[in-house]
Amino acid sequence: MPFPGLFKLPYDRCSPKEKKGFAYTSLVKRWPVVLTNIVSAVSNVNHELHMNPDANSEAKLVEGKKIISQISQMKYDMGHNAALTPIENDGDINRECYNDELRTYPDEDCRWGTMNWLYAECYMYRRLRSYFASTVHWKEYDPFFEQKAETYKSSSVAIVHLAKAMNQAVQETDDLSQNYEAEGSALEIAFLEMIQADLWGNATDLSLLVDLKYEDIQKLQAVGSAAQQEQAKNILRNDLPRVWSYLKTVKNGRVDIILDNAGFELFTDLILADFLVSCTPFVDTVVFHPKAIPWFVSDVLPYDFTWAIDSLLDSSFFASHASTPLSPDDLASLSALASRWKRYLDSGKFKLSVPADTKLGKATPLGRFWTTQYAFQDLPEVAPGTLDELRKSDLVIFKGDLNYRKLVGDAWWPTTTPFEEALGPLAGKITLLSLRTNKADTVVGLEEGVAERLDKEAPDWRISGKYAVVSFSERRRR
Ligand SMILES: O=P(O)(O)OC[C@H]1O[C@](O)(CO)[C@@H](O)[C@@H]1O
Repeated sequence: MPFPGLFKLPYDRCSPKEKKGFAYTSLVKRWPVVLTNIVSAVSNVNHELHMNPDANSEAKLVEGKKIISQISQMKYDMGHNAALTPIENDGDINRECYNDELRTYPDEDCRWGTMNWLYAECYMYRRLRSYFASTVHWKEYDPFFEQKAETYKSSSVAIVHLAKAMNQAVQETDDLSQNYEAEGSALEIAFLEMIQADLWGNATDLSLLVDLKYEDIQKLQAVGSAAQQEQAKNILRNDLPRVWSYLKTVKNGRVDIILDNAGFELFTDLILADFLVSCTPFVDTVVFHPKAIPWFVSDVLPYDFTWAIDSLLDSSFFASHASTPLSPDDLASLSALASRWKRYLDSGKFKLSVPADTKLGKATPLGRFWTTQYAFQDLPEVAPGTLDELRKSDLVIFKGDLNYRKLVGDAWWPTTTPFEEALGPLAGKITLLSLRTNKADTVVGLEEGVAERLDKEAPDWRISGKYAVVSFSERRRR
C-alpha cells in the first residue's frame, strides 16, 4: 500500500452489503440507470454519425460501439456481483491509486455487492472514463453534458430572480454594509440568505429564493431571527452563525469552493462568490475547484464553468425552455451579472484552480485529488500539495453530498459524533465549511435524539435531499 498512514476509521464504511442502506439502492437501482443513460447518449451520437457521415465517422462509430459494449458489460457485472478489476492504462490521471487500493482487498470484499460504497462509486466513474479515454475520437466527450445543460436551461426563472437580487445588492452595497458588525445587521441577514440559497442549490430546491433588496432585508430584520429560523428548519445542524462570526474577522481574504454540480448549483455558487466579493469587506478572491473527469453525472468540469457564464450572455440560451420568454429586462440583468463575473475572472477576483482549457483526465496536480477515491481525512497523507494550497485560503467551502461523504469517510458514525472528530487528520488543518443536503446515510454532528425523532417522522431523512447539515470547522493555528 503506497500510503501506509491512511486514517483508520473506527466504524465501517457504508456498503451494499447492508440491504437497507442507500448503497444497496444505488447498486441495484441508481447505477444501472446512470449506465443506461450513457449508453443511450453514445447511441444517439452514433446514430447522428450514421445519418450525417464525415471523414472520421466510421472510426468513431466503431469506437462508440465498443464503448457501449464495455458499459453494458459493466452493468452486467454489477448485476452479477462480479469482482472489480484493475483499470487499464488509458493515459489519464488517477489510475494507479484505484488499482493500488483494489489490490489491498481480499477477494470477497472487492465485488460490486461487497466493496465499500465510496470506493465502488468513485471507481465506477473512473472506469467509465477509461472507456472514453482509451479512444481516439471520444477522449473529450462528456456523456453527461446534455443532462447538465438541460437542467441549467430549465432553471431560468430562478436564475433571473437571483441575478436581479444580486445586481440589486451590488447597487446597494453601501446601505447593506452599514454597521455590518452589529448583531442582526443587514449584511448578516443578506449573507445568511445567500448562503442558504447556495446550500439548497445543491438540492436544486428553487423554493428558497432570496430577495436582496435593502428594503426587503430591512423587513426581514424586523421579523428578526424567526424568519431565518423558519427558512432554516430543515437544517439539522446549522453552524452558519459561527461562520458569520468567523468571516467578520477576515479582511480581503480568499475563499475556495470545492464545487459539486454544474448548472443551477454552480450558478448559486457563483452568486455566493459574487456576494462575498462585491458586497462584503471580507473576501477579495474566490477560487473554484472543478473535477478532472465526468463525475457523479453532473459535477462541474472546467468546460462547464466557462460555459455556464458564457451562456448567460447568449440571449437565445434559455429560449427553448422558458415557459414565458425572458424579457429585455431579464436579459439585461443576466448580461450585467455575467459581464461582472467575466471581469472578476479577468482581474483574478474569481479563479478556476486549473486552466479553463484543461483536457479531460489531464488536470494539473491541483486538479487531481477530487476524482480519486480517497476520503478527505486522507488529504494530508495523499495530497500534501493540495492541502498546502488550501491552507492559503481563509475558508474552504465543500459543496454537496459526495464531498460531505468524503469529509467523514462515508462511515456509519453515531449521528452525535462531533464533526471535528469525524474529520480525522484533516481537523484543524484548514478552516472549512460543508454545505450539504442529505443524500446518503452517513451523518454526524447532530444533537442527541434528532436522528431517532426523524427516523419516526420522516424515515427517508438521510437520503431525500430535503434535510441538510451545515458544518464548520476552524483551523488551529499553532
Ligand atoms: O451531487 P451530490 O450532492 O454530491 O450528490 C451525489 C450523490 O449521488 C449519490 O452518490 C447517489 O449515487 C449520493 O448519494 C451522492 O453522494
